[in-house]
Amino acid sequence: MVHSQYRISTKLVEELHQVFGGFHPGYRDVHANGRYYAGTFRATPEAKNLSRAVHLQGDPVPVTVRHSNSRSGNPMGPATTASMAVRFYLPDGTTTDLVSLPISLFFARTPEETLGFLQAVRPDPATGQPDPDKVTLFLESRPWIAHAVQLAKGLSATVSFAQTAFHMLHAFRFVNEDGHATYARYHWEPEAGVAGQTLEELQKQPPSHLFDEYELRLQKAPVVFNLVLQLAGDGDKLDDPNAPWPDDRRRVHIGRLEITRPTTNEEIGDSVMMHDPTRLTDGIEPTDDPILAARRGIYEVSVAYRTGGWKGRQAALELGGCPFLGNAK
Ligand code: HEM
Repeated sequence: MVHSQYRISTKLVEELHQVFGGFHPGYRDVHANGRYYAGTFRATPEAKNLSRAVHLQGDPVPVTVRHSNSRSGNPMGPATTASMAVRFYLPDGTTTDLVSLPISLFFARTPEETLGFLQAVRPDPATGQPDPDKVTLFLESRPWIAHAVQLAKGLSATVSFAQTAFHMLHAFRFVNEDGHATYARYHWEPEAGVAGQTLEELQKQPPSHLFDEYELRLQKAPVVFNLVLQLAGDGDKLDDPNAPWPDDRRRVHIGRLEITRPTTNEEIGDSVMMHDPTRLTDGIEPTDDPILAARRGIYEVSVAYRTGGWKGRQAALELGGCPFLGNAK
């Protein structure tokens, strides 16, 4: 089981290198260009009705945020989108992470399907672009992926990280002090409201523009995001980040995040900062979502690559394979 999970993780990470034009040592395989910020999270009184998690009881909790400005693994590439990874520093010295994107549904239902999707959109070496026939054929036989791709294409490009809504996509099980469980999906809603622009407009600016704009804002006032839980209703799929839930599901405001200033890996004291959506704390549990379950392994492989561990893998492959890596190609 562990073997097969790591085999698919390695294949996914290496396919991302193909899709995004190679591996860039030292950088994440996706969302490579990022900066860190610091702030404070405070839960609303409603939060503790849903979960006994320590950071949802109302006391202020320090957080760090990593925003990135593109989906690619090329840290020098143009800005294309936005992401937001938040780490909460809990009173007992542990941490828990929320990792989010502007898309409202993930592209696939399983890691295997994600690999198939990445293989279908991998650029053709002759043209540098995905083969449109291959993409069409793939999407025609998988309308649920085509739907998520359509939704993602309909999203405007980012104007500001502070004016982007971010979604965690997976459902989690929230358990309160009485043991009562509620299934829900998280969303970060920007207090400044949501705004967008065309990709051409975004790319007229220098690649560092979204970070520079954010840091100018922070000099004037904190950037605020509200944390909202969308509660699952009857029949909503709990194990599928590709499955839409009806828009009218009840939403509960469970907290307010105030981001106040830039920070660095050095100040945080963690040079790796692997954000892991399954690093949870008592009162919040994972669902049986296979993408959620795979993410720790995928991110560990990415960390091995970006911190130099890939050299061991290359050496093992040159020697004819290694049992732990399962000869993944
Ligand atoms: C099978 C599906 C997925 C694959 C193959 C994948 C792959 C990756 C990889 C390789 C990284 C770099 C990790 C690191 O080096 O620290 C990463 C980061 C990230 N992923 Fe995923 N991911 C998947 C699903 C998701 C989903 C469902 C979301 C949205 C909720 C997401 C959001 C992010 C974000 C925001 C980051 C940047 C984290 C940071 O700033 O530290 N990913 N992903």
